[in-house]
Amino acid sequence: MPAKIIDGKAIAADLREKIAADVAEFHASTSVTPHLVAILVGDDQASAVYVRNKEADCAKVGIKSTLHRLPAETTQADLLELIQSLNHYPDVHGILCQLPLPAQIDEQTILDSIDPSKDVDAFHPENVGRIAQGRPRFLPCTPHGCQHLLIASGIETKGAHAVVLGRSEIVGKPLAMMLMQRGAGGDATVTICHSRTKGLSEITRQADILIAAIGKTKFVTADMVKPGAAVIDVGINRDESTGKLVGDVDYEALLDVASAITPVPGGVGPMTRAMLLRNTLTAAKLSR
Ligand SMILES: Nc1nc(=O)c2c([nH]1)NC[C@@H]1CN(c3ccc(C(=O)N[C@@H](CCC(=O)O)C(=O)O)cc3)C=[N+]21
Repeated sequence: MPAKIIDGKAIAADLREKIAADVAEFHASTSVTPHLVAILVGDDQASAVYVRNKEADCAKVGIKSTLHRLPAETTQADLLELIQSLNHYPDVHGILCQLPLPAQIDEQTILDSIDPSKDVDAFHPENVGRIAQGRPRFLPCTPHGCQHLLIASGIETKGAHAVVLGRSEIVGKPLAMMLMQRGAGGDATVTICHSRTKGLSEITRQADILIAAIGKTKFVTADMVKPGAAVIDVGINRDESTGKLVGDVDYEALLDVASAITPVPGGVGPMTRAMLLRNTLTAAKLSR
């Protein structure tokens, strides 16, 4: 039987409907409109993709959004100054600084400077620490989107062996923590693999749930996947010959092996954006 295709676009649309209702309810009782500020420095392509859709998403659910576009040669001091002013501005609830940043700017310094209660990416060390301890304030958008796709698709994580390919601070590491956590979308047995892992395909073949977040086109081939496994593809790569977005897995080949799989585009990407909306509402609530 061919794999069930997990429709991230539809699941994200459902989520946005719920968020829109929650935003309306929050506004009715407080008169506050949640406000997200995004900062884009330079012209990285992946970030541009993200920003293009994000403003429309905010409008759909009644969230105010502002975009600060800064030139590629912006200094770290100037960026820090902008973030400081946004931190202090009570009308701003969420702050997102698009990664990657130009080479003259130290990303960690910037992420550390965002007020943790406005950190809708959940990249600040205080928020990462809270996730690690199982008492999150915000969940990081992409891992939360992956977890929600599993829950919405009825894929049982409890007791399952989840193998996470990739150890990034943005996806792999926090997602592994979240899948391990007690409760819905958690209770999995988690293995994290990365570029130095020996015998990679022996490990990935044990996965009931395989999450690919390595940023390499078609890295996961059919022989690396156990028949019947659920596959979540976090990759957003640009195919050089066709210019199309492609994931980290050999999607066509895996259709005959996996029980469920996310497409790219239309899988994890829309979920990331929906979770950002939810975090912005959470940030607005925290400000009260
Ligand atoms: N501080 C920060 N936080 C981020 O979350 C962040 C970031 N920086 N920098 C860039 C990456 C990339 N990213 C994407 C999210 C959604 C789609 C997305 O919606 N993709 C659509 C396709 C869009 C299209 O058609 O081009 C999809 O997969 O269906 C893409 C890329 C968030 N990022």
